[in-house]
Amino acid sequence: MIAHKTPDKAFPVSWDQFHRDCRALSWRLNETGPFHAVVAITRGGLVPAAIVARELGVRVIDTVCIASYDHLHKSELKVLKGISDMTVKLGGGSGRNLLVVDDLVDTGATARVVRSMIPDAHFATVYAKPLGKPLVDTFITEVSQDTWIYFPWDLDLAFAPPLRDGAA
Ligand SMILES: O=P(O)(O)OC[C@H]1O[C@H](OP(=O)(O)OP(=O)(O)O)[C@H](O)[C@@H]1O
Ligand code: HPA
Ligand SMILES: [Mg+2]
Repeated sequence: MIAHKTPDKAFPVSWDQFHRDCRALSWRLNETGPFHAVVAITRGGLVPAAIVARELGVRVIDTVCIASYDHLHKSELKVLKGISDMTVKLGGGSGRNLLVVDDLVDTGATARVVRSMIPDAHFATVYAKPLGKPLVDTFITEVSQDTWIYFPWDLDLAFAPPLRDGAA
């Protein structure tokens, strides 16, 4: 397990907000494509990839399966499944006209590994933190490095105590 400072700030994202941000990302990507295929970085990239592919009319969707975080804790990065040969061929071997989608870039470690597989692919994320930002071609919202983004699929409705009872 790699030592990891617990982020100071929380940025919870609702389904509505996430859908809006994915649509905004699609608008931007529509000026960049067309793309032959979308490659989703699982698991977080699956949801934005579905929305972006729907908006851009792309029907070939592949996955690259990478795991590195166990909730807030970063561990060694593991590639569990690579990009399929058929998709790599569609991208001319280097990833040209392929669109890689992930929910966010944090340290950039995941993006770096995928870039090394298909260096000419267009890399898009919904959110970006400063350390990973240089590795992304298109993103929508930047948050500070000490912020943890909570995605709607990791959240549940819960009671929020009133401010005067000590809620932050
Ligand atoms: O820029 P990095 O520091 O590499 O972090 C970003 C990656 O971390 C998260 O995935 P995670 O490995 O937690 O797996 P998950 O998508 O299955 O939640 C997130 O979805 C990105 O893929
Ligand atoms: N939120 C959720 N998953 C993550 C984050 C984050 O801020 N950073 C790396 N994986
Ligand atoms: Mg991920």
